[in-house]
Amino acid sequence: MWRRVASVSHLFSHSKSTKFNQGASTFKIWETFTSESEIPTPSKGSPFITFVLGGPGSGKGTQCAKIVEAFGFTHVSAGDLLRREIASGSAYGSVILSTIREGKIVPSQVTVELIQKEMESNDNYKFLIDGFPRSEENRKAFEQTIGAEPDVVLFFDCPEQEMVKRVLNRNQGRVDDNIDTIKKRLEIFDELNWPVINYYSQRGKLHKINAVGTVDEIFEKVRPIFAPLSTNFYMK
Ligand SMILES: Nc1ncnc2c1ncn2[C@@H]1O[C@H](COP(=O)(O)OP(=O)(O)O)[C@@H](O)[C@H]1O
Ligand SMILES: O=c1ccn([C@@H]2O[C@H](COP(=O)(O)OP(=O)(O)O)[C@@H](O)[C@H]2O)c(=O)[nH]1
Ligand SMILES: [Mg+2]
Repeated sequence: MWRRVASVSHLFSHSKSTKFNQGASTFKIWETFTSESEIPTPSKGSPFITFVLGGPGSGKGTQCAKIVEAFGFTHVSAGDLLRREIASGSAYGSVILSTIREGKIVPSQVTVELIQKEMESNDNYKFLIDGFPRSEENRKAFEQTIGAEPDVVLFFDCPEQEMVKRVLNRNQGRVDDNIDTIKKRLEIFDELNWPVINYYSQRGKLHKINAVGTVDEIFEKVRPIFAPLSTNFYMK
């Protein structure tokens, strides 16, 4: 049913060598839960990419808005891009809609292309990729197509009961904010997202944040992770 949309890798290789040519600098980012970890130096031609992971309702979108405000990132929500694709009447809209309604994961090719277009159309070089990758297959597709790995990975760790409560109160008219879909999403999260979280943990990139508390309390745990960016003139 899914056709390859288009080959898009050539688009990004061009922009990488121009738009993201920001110079090099060295700084450290501190692991919120575990030990101090060093992030890669932003090198010539590389965007600064943060993946934002966590189950449905863990507060990814809410915290992304605060990070954007405080640190000048561009927020790229994979879910929002997919919902925009549905609303635009795209040929893939109906299949994306049924995939979201079933709580399943849209094929990587589609999501990666949408993320890539969004990054390319933005002059910023600091990106928060929210709600992606949701599976190892997503992760590998991003790395292969974009040719980059994340510099930082945030994981909002939230108990299931709290996530369900938040999603059922979200009130944004989303087709997947109902108890049946949430149950499926939580199962898929357990099965497919944990391997991604473990992968980045092993690579020393994961910043696990306890997502219980007020929005401001949680942001105070996020802030120190990005604080070095404000003092580094290359990254501001
Ligand atoms: N720390 C929090 N405490 C209580 N409710 C929250 C908190 N953070 C977010 N919310 C609310 O929970 C719902 C889900 O948050 P959202 O940011 O959309 O999560 P996600 O993007 O991870 O699904 C929203 O209605 C949001 O306002
Ligand atoms: O990379 C992604 C991101 C989202 N989705 C689909 O979009 C839904 C909503 O994702 P979103 O990130 O908006 O949900 P949240 O976790 O914020 O509640 C998911 O359940 C999936 O069906 C997907 O297939 N791939
Ligand atoms: Mg969200």
